Amino acid sequence: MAVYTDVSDLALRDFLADYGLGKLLAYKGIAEGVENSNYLLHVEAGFFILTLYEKRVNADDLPFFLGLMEHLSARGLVCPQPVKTREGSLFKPLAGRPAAIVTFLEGVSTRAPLVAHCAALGTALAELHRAGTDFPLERANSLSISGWPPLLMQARDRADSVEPGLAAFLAAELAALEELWPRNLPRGVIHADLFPDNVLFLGDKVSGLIDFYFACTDFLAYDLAVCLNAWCFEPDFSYNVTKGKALIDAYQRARPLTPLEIIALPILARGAALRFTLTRLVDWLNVPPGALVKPKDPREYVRRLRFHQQATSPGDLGLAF
Ligand SMILES: Nc1ncnc2c1ncn2[C@@H]1O[C@H](COP(=O)(O)OP(=O)(O)O)[C@@H](O)[C@H]1O
Ligand SMILES: N[C@@H](CCOP(=O)(O)O)C(=O)O
Repeated sequence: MAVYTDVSDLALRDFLADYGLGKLLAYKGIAEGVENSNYLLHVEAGFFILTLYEKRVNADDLPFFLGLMEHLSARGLVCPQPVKTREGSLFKPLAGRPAAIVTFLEGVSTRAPLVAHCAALGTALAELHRAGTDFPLERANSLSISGWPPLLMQARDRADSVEPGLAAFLAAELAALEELWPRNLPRGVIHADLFPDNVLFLGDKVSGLIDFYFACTDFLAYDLAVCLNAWCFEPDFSYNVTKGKALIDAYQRARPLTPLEIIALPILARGAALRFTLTRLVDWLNVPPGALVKPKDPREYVRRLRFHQQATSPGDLGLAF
């Protein structure tokens, strides 16, 4: 359960007094998620999500994240809508954290995506990229290649306790990717964490995208690479090329990749695997005392990284070219 910060009913009632949502009827911590503290709120106006932003979210970035959700919603993408206070603020402090209320979306995330889910995701991702083209704010990706060495530094001394030889393996990967990382690809707003737990479905149809708190301005094809890693590997860590092809083909029907993006995709997928290995490793080694959270296993991403060292052709990922 991801609840790092406890919220008392007294503090919550006081917080809610600035919103026009009526009286608090019930609230409870949400079991899923690892980054922030989330509560389901039941107030007279209905159901909402209360998020308290934890260590990886800088309050200066909240206008980007919350403004992006407003922007995407206005362009027809189903994502949470931030609720403003009576004075028009998108967020304010609660229990020592910046906190915001967003609308509750219906739908269920899938733990075992099928080919049809991957195809639906590909369409939704391309729609997100298209809807983001005229978003006026920019935010650098703090977890792209220049953000990886500090993560490795934090984890290096204890990495081998997770898997023997891991520290040296990750240092070598980092050095290789610094050489290979592309420089000039189409850029725009990306979600950067569109894992299955952040996509809600009703049947085979996407009913909403959530959790925009890693969103940033970066290579659009990097977002596709993140999704291929998160959606197209089987529990035995084999890559399912049929799922990869379904995801990529659906994406390309709405936003065709450029030749440079196609060539770069295997390296982007390798980099995306390193990024999630590193953040998971840091979190695995540093669970805050008292936090109700189940950290994610970094070894799942080490396995993906090893796959991408071998899978160097776009065709290995399901891309026809
Ligand atoms: N707007 C929303 N509508 C419905 N459920 C949501 C919404 N936002 C979050 N949730 C629920 O809360 C969980 C954790 O949210 P998430 O934003 O992924 O947290 P974290 O940033 O900590 O990873 C989600 O998996 C989902 O079950
Ligand atoms: N998706 C990341 C962790 C971030 O968790 P989320 O609940 O915000 O998606 C991972 O799997 O490492």
